[in-house]
Amino acid sequence: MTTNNTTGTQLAGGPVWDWAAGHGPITGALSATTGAFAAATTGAATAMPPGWALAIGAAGALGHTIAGLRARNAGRTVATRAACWLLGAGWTTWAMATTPLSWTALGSLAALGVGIGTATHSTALYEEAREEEALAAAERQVAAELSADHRAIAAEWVDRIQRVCGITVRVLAVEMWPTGTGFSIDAELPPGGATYDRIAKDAPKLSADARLPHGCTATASPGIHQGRVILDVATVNVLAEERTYPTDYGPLSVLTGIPWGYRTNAEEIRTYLREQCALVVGPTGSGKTNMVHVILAGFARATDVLTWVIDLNAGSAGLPWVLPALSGQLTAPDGAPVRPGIDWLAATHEEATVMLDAVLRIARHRKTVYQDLMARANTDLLPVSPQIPQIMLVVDEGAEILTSTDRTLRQLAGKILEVIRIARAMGVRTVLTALGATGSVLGNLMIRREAKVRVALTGGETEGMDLNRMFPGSRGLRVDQAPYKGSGFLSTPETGVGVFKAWRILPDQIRDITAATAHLHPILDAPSAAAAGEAYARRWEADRTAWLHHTTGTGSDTDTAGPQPAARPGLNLSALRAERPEQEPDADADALAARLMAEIDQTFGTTDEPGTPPPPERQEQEEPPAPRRPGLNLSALRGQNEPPQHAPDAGPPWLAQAIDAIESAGAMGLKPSAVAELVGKDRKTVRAALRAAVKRGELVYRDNGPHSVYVHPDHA
Ligand SMILES: Nc1ncnc2c1ncn2[C@@H]1O[C@H](COP(=O)(O)OP(=O)(O)OP(=O)(O)O)[C@@H](O)[C@H]1O
Repeated sequence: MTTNNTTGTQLAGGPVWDWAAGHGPITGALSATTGAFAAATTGAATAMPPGWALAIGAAGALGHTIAGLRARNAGRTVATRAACWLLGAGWTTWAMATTPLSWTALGSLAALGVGIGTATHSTALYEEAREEEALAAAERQVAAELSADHRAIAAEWVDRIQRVCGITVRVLAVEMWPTGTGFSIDAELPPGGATYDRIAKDAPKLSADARLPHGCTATASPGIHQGRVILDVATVNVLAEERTYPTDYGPLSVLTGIPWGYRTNAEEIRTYLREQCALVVGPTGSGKTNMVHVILAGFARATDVLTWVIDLNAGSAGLPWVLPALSGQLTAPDGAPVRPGIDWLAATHEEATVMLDAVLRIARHRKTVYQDLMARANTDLLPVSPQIPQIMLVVDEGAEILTSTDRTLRQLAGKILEVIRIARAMGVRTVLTALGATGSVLGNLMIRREAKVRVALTGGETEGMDLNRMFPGSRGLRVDQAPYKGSGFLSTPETGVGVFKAWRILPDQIRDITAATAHLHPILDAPSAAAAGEAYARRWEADRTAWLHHTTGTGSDTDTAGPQPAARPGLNLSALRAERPEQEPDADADALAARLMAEIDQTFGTTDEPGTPPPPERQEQEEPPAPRRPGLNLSALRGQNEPPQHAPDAGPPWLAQAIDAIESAGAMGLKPSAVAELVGKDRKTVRAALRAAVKRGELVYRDNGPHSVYVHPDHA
């Protein structure tokens, strides 16, 4: 039985006719001659006008010419096919006009058939040769583009991949990295369904086979389509050398990624934290503190990120970002004080609790107040921007807080986990650090699920380095691939896991970055500031920053111990703390805060004009006298030059934030209602304070009826 089967497979019961298959030289000639004979006999019998056969032949010749040109057939192939049609049509026309059933007609038709068969055979051979020549030319072009060096590399790696992975690739290009630290190979995988991960999974073996130095890897990734592979081969160990944080402090965005370090090919790696949390693990001495500073540097550069830091280890992770600004050591190019590099620093359980409660209030409040905005933008993710910044909560040794059995720490842990759980869409994400990737850290589902940006700083430490647990699904990671301080493995959902190193960043550079990025920091959006309330507005006030006193160089012991080195900047606050008046329990909160604010500005402010002699009592304490002893400069928080001495009528403490916001609003200024919403006060109180600020020259009132605004003098 014969079965019509378009695939042409041979089924049981006999050979298969493939009606869809094209003609070969013999079947083509047979088809043409039998067709012409049938048309001629039928036409002659029915007295069809012979011109029709010629017209049909001409149409066939035209159709085949167009099809041949489209298929980019050679000119001679196209001409042969057209000629066959025309000859066939010419014979049919002649036979119809005379008689097809004569020996002359039949003999000439047979000769025509043989001619067509021979011509078709020769054009088929010609087309085949042309195709082979085109392939060979492409190969020659690839070879010509590969220089002698590149050809040697290509041959070596084709051979290596063959030996190690058992597949033969065809190298299309070799590109040397501009950094001179390695090269990339673009190769075609063999037919038969080989995928790039056949090579990727054998990367450590390839690295070993190529005798690459420690810290260098051969990493396979997908090419431009699934049949291609890119192999990045690092030949110089950039991880061994120390590289400082790049000095371009230009603006960044959480949406376009924040650089955290560089790969073995010296390319920077960006992390995308709009929706992801991060976990940074590093034992002591691995470079974890340095890494935290690199992370804070990136956030400081982001125009849509406010960084809130919790470090229960005396706030040390955040201090270099806060003290130089608050102690007045830094000034903007125009001489104005600068804002700290981070927006809030909590060093105690109490302050951390206040911060976390504020974050949770913000997340919940944003969910309701920004409903309309999200509906308009047709998104269920809060559109983060400089106007509505993302809050990045960085918790140093936060993973240890999460796993602590201490009752107070457990409360903090609960709040941190709640932030991770509820605040993704509302633009609050966390970066937690940990000393080790212990089971209790990674056993936490919330961390495993939300913290997909992961860093393991090894610094050569092998104890407790469970890389498989940190980077599940990855194979072949070994601590000895990244044995240097500040180096390790970094994985992001976008790039997968790979060896990396953080840039080195020292206090001087942190100060530079704080100064260079102060103008980039966003202001917390008014609804969030209102939800955070006084807890946020008063975060830098005296009672809340008292702990800074212990950290700034001169504790009480050293105060009484005699002379201090003149060059040691810091806040000599312990003595001043003793001078602080007792708080009246029922004092009005604003008045009390204002008094503390005035006190801290007066006592710790950058009140010393260069060359101004210190007050006699301080002079006594500070023999030999320090040339300049900068203190906590709260005017930095207002982003403007304050008079040297804080005037007693400098307004309520929230005024600093209000003036800051008004300055940021530029020439447009802010309406009193917007300021009231921002600082969480009623409009009457706000209006009174703003008017007083106008009288003091700190603001300008632009009267415009219902559109009246307050403008900063710089923009008036
Ligand atoms: N990216 C880096 N490049 C070069 N050296 C680094 C890098 N990071 C850290 N180091 C070196 O490692 C030392 C320890 O770094 P760091 O203080 O950041 O480690 P740590 O893990 O926080 O240690 P500890 O917890 O003991 O403070 C630094 O003094 C520095 O010499």
